[in-house]
Amino acid sequence: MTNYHAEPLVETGDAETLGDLELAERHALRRVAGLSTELTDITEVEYRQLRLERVVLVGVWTAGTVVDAENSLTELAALAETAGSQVLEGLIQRRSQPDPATFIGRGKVDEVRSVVESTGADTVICDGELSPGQLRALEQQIKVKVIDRTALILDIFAQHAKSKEGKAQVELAQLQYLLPRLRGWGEALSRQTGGSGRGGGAGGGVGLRGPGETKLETDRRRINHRIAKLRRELASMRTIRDTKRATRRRNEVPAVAIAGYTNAGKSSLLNRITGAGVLVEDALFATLDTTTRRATAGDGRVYTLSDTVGFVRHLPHHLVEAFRSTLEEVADSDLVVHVVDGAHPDPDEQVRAVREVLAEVGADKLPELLVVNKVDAADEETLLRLKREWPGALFVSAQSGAGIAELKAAIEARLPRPAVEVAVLVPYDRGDLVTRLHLRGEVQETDHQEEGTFLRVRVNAELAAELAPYLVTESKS
Ligand SMILES: Nc1nc2c(ncn2[C@@H]2O[C@H](COP(=O)(O)OP(=O)(O)OP(=O)(O)O)[C@@H](O)[C@H]2O)c(=O)[nH]1
Ligand SMILES: [Mg+2]
Repeated sequence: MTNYHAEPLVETGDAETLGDLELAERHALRRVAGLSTELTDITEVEYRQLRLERVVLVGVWTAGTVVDAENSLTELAALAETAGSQVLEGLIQRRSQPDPATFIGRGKVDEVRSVVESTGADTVICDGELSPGQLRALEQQIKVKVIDRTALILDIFAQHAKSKEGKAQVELAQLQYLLPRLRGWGEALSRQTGGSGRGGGAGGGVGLRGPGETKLETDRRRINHRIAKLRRELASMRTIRDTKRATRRRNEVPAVAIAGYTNAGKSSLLNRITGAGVLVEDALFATLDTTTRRATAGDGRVYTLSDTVGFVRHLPHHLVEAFRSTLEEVADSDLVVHVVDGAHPDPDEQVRAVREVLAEVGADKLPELLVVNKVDAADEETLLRLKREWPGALFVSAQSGAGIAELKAAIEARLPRPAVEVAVLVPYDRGDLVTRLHLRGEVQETDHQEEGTFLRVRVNAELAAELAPYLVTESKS
């Protein structure tokens, strides 16, 4: 995927904010440099031309600096490419707020339309969540398909969902997004079928529906049924998940969740630490399903490490809701390893966005280990700044392996410690028990004596009960 380095838009510099701008400047529609997809080889071009949508991106810059505005549009471009589109042009308009009727200023709609015509685009993607009315108004005036950031993210999730649960979660979010937007769609459909009369119509009321019912109402009802069905299915899948989690809890295997912004390198880190072989891609939202792998600490204790769905700014609310059960796995872990891409233009913003979602699912109370990844690709100056900003963070590279040993040690040091310390003498025919003590307990001392293996070990209550027959008094050691 292309790396975007959007050139500064204006000469006035990075610190420029909306308040300083002249009115004329403010209403200008500016082109963001470097925002078109670079296809690297000809086979890619041939392959992609078959299926790519050709898109123009449109953003409204309301607050912050020009760099913030460009980062947001650059991310939208990356999202669009991930969805399989070719980005032709990126445009930003400065406004104090989006136009309630048309998102960008009414006067600018024609300009966008001419850019669409001259580039041959077939889709416009707006950087935000637009109202159904805004989308419809823009479509009518620009004459091509108009979608918003939310629909784009939903589309990527739909393309990437693999598990049954993941697919159901995405479909639920998509239908919930669609439902209030059905009006335009329904109108389009009834136009298509040439239907002018709307049968029982909205004012029809009880008893007048049925044969005269509009297409729109049938669609709406069908979608509501489907939503109810998906909710039921997800609820039962959730029960299975909860049972699994309860088993893990009973065994008191510590759980570590890797969370972070999309493309930060979460899967790469899981692979580095556990050799898991999880898909790694320079694409947004490569991972949607949680993968849990077993990891072994230096002292032989076992814990689980889970890779999770990545976060993004303005993650659609319906998606957070739909993925709640997946995200709650994070909330139920003992430690969150929060991965940040140190080579990203704005790591601070990534951290903010991730913490926002973590708080939404109740995972903000957990111990967090901040890990800045991709130090091999990040520039020195940024790294120095981040080290000052986050003195507790670890700096690693999943790619080169730098800092990984320290990361493992830091994770292990933060695993919850088993509660009870005991001294036992385990007979040699109970080798299985000794093995389990090494996996589940924290062995402090071990000595092969005549009658069996002596161990001083920290264990959970359940293991302690099992060890009762072998307890020895400390004087024996
Ligand atoms: N230079 C560099 N690239 C890295 C490093 N770690 C990961 N990457 C690259 O970053 C991209 C994303 O890596 P992933 O591990 O898929 O990231 P992720 O956080 O799992 O992403 P999603 O699942 O899409 O949210 C891939 O192209 C990796 O090769 C690193 O330490 N250095
Ligand atoms: Mg991943």
